Amino acid sequence: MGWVGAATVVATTCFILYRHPPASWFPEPTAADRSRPEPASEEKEEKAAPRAARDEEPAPSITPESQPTAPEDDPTEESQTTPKASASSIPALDVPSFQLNDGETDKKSLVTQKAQQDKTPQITIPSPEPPSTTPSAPLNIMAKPSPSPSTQPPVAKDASLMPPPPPPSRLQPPTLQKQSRPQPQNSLSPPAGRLPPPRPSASNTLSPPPSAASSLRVPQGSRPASNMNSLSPTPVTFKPIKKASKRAVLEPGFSPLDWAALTSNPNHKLRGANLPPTLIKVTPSMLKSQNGRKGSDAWTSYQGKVYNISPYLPFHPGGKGELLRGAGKDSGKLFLEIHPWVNWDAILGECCVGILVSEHEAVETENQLDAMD
Ligand code: HEM
Repeated sequence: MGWVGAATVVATTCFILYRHPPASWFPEPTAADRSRPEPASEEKEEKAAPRAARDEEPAPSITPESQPTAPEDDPTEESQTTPKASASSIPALDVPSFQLNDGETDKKSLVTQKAQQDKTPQITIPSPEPPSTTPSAPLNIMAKPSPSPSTQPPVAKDASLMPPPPPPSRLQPPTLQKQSRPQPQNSLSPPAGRLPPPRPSASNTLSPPPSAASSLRVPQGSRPASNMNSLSPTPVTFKPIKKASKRAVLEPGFSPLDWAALTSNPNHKLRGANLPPTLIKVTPSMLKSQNGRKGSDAWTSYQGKVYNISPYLPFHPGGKGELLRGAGKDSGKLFLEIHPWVNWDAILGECCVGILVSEHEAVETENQLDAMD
């Protein structure tokens, strides 16, 4: 039993000492210890902590890592040192990804964490970085091309870089154009001289309601002629009316074919009664007397020849009255004004009476005939 009692006493003392160790057993918990355990903890953390843990760590920032590391290294007094080590280690993890991505932009973190960055080349951080850089690289690329309108976040990140400004310049102009629209309206004179001319076109292209108006305007460009046509129809209607009015209705048996059949027979004496078979000389006085009045035949002259138009009066498509307008005088002017395409001689060849001569010529011929007798 003595052995048992001694064992229990030893056990209890050991347990008590384990539970409540004397302060003398931990003589150096001061700054020296603090500095020493930090690098050890950092190295352990870097080696032990996987990439996933790194990705998770940056968000919680410094405090969360210090707590888990502290119990592992030293459960008691090192809790104060651990937060510092964890704080330094966390940015170290974030830094490598930022360095490869933006390089210049993350100089802040580089300055604060130079020591940790020196460690990064040893670690295989560059390999994890490429995936992280891929998202950041497109950001830079997008900032350079800039034509994409949704580059505002990258532009803000790359504000230090020059390429971003050009895109905002393009993006801003539309906003300025929109602003410029109200401006010229408000202040018509000064801005309208410069901006309005080029920009209204772009604004028109963008604005849907103007497009509808433009759609209506385009036909208008072609419709002025239609408007002109709207005025023209009246004259168009006049022409057929004139033709209808001028055109005479011929009685049965007085068609052009009937006239052709009549002229084909020489026995009809279309030149007139009491006339020699040969052509005669017609003086203007004689022509004037043959005007179709008082039972006389109507004569008319055309290109120096005299024709008896009396037989043709019922066959004239323009009517008797129109044809009689040239009776007893020259009809050349009226004939050519109305229907110059008509072949006069082909229609009235058999109606030719003689040739038109002057009064003196007729007198001289008579004197010559008298002298011969
Ligand atoms: C005083 C002289 C004459 C006058 C004022 C006159 C007037 C007219 C008029 C108004 C018409 C209707 C035109 C139309 O429908 O578009 C007409 C048609 C016609 N006249 Fe005369 N005319 C004259 C002499 C003559 C003579 C001498 C001949 C025969 C040689 C002639 C043969 C015709 C013919 C064939 C037509 C029908 C033309 C067609 O249908 O296209 N006219 N004339």
